[in-house]
Amino acid sequence: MAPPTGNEKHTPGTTRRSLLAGVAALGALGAAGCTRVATASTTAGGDLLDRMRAAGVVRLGIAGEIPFGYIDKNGELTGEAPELAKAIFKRLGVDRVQPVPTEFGSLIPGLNSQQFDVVAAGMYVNPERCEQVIFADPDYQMLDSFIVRKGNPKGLHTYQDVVEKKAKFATGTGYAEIQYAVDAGYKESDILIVPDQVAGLNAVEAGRADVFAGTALTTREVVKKSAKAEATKAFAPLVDGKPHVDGGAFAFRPTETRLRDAFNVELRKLKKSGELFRILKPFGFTEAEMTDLTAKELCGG
Ligand SMILES: CC1=N[C@H](C(=O)O)[C@@H](O)CN1
Repeated sequence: MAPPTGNEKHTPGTTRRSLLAGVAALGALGAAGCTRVATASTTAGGDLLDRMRAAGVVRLGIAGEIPFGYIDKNGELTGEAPELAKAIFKRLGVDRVQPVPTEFGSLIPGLNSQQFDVVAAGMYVNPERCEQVIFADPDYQMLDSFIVRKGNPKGLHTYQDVVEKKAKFATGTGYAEIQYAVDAGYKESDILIVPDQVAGLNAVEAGRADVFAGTALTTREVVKKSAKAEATKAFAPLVDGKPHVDGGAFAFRPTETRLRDAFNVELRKLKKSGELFRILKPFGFTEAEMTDLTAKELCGG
């Protein structure tokens, strides 16, 4: 199995530190993945969708993030993106989905080095990422929120608060939230980068960080495990000085336009029939988080 090439573009907002850690983690996971049976990517030649149909399986890059994509208590793959993948790929003639877990910061390098076929992690579409992958249209829209200690002793509600109150800021490897903090004036090298939301919760509980930033849904879910921490009210980060609503979507290698377009056709049908919301609702999504945003507009035109 091909390791990351090392020449993947550095995503602004993805620290070199976190990218390297992510690639190392991916290498370890990839080694385990090499024992798997032949998949679409290991079967030579042809179009990826045809190869996945022949192999009967699509490999999903996931980041162990509840509720976006994770392995549950019974060892089963689930979450917003995997359940949506099951529905869409079945309609495309690919019956099985296979998880490839990695850190969030390794999803794009892993996709582009053939470790999996698509990113199924609810990844936000933004211009930096659109230079490295192609996205389906978003299947949901989302605001951010913070994990803080109970009672929010430092009064942190926005990225501007974090900067003004000189709070210790943490977020996940490769997260879009890195850039939101930097845009608000937080020094990138001062950010505590952790592997995921559980490590973020631990850092806040232990006082290594005052705040961990993530999606409003992620933070709300993970604090359920905590007596010491809470999630703040969801808010829109500022992008170019204006409140910004994010949209999360599946990502594909830049060459896979046929697969992405076929995926979009089925996604649109699920949106229209209301089936998309039925799939996402059990994971805590609200009707207000359904969206008409397009990848094109979030990529910047
Ligand atoms: C689902 C998700 N979205 C954000 C991102 O895309 O960077 C991060 O918060 C990590 N998790």
